[in-house]
Amino acid sequence: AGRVRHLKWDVEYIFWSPDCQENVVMGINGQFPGPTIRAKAGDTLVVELTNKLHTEGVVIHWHGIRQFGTPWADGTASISQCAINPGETFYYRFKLDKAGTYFYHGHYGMQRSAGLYGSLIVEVAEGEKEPFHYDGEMNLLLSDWWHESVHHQEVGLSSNPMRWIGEPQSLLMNGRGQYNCSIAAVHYSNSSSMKCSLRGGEQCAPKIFNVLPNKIYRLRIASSTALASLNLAIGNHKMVVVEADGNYVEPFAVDDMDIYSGESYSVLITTNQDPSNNYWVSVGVRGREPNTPQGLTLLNYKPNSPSKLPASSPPVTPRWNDTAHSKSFTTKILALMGSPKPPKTFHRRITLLNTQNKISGGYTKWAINNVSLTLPPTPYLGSIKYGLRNAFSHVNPPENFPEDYDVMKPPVNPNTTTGNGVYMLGMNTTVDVILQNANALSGNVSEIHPWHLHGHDFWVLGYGEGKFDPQRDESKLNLRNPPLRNTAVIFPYGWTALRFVADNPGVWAFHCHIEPHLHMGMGVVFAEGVQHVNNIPNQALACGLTGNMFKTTPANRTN
Ligand SMILES: O=C1O[C@H]([C@@H](O)CO)C(O)=C1O
Repeated sequence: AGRVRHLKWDVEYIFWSPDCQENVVMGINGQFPGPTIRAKAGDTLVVELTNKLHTEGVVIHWHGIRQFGTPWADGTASISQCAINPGETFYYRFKLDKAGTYFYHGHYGMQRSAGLYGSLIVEVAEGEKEPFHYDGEMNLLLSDWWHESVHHQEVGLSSNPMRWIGEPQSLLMNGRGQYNCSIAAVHYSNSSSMKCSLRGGEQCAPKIFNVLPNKIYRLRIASSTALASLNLAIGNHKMVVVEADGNYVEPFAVDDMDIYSGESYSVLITTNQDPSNNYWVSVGVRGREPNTPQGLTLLNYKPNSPSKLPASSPPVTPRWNDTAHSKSFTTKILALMGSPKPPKTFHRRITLLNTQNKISGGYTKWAINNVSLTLPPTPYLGSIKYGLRNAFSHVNPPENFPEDYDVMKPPVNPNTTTGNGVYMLGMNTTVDVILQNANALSGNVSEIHPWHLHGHDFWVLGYGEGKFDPQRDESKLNLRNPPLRNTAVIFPYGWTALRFVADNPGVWAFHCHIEPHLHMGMGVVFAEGVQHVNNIPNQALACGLTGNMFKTTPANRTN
């Protein structure tokens, strides 16, 4: 049995300069990013979270933690709980059942974009060993940053015509970026920006990775970006990928790797290069036409000075639309031998068409099988458990999309509807999901969407081009060593096939992890075995129709 780790957190807006420009940022205990949690598998985490925001609710999602037996602690507003009101304290209490690299973040409105996130690292249980060796470890939490407030961003996205948020001003590494200067400037001819005049104490000064020569380091990486797909490279060093989303993978070496929002990885780095030099660590934008400078920091070989710049210019990020490069990386990710295998067959297949749409004469939305998700005021966990039928739509959301839909063209009829129906899954059934990408509203545009599932890991059975065709594609799915993950990307004009077992009583979001896309409706809701869920704290449900339920006579109170 593990330890109980008790954390006391206050969430509040703070002045902070993530990229050397001062902004209002969501901080935890006065810092940005939030504190790094380190615990061991088997530990119970108790986070006593006080909302110190003056006029907004808040929740925190523990990304990648499956919440077996505690679905009320998943931290999804309107799904697992009511938003915590200003001044109130909520106790998240849940078990960290699996070692891995995770992170946590806000899951109400666009609070993740506002800076509400941090790292969550679960080491193997006492006495257990990782299936690889390393001498030291480092942590890299990736994010992207806008100067416009999330309120401004939300109003823009919700307006008619929509005002798109555009590309981020900066990429942040461990919450640090440089907006109008570069640490690589001056020394290298291809750099056009000004040299940063950082003295070292600034909030935006890069966090430098200190290493010793001839050692093996584990670099833990997680991406909390609001929008950007990233490519990470370390000058002159190979990275050996060993973990993805808290699951071990068959090790493979790469020079650079793509990381989508919601994903996490561990890579091993051997510091076997010329020890008199330091080396670049760089991240650049992939998948969207970039308008954001590379994020940079240094791998500092001790005892070199950290201000000694590398001998050559920073690694060049692969061209943003080199999708073949992305696919070649992603399809190398396979489960480590001995990992759990998927069931051989499925009970139900749900095909989810991803389209960009219009609603009510001009508002831009994203829709799944032509339904754009809008969350109800009563959390599903309570409304399903207590059978409050007026809390959400009981029309079953569609299992598929019309046969004649052309995924290579903009929608013929772009009009969509909003909805809040739930895919009710049979307890312990095997569910296949085909995520089907399509053309957006403009011709010749199909975007990347990283989809994240709450409460489960899924097996990624395969990726393909065009429209998924069961006759042609089913036999090609990988049932031998598919990776277990909680986030998987759909490539432009492609499909991704997932399989999971609905073995976790609760209500679980499944959505595009791009924050503005979720805001625009790009998600669905799954539920299974909700009647088996017990001990939901009243506070989790003290709003909407479940809130009314608790306002009856004291004798009727449930606990
Ligand atoms: O949702 C989106 O909207 C814009 C664009 O399609 C319209 O401005 C964009 O790039 C998105 O990802």
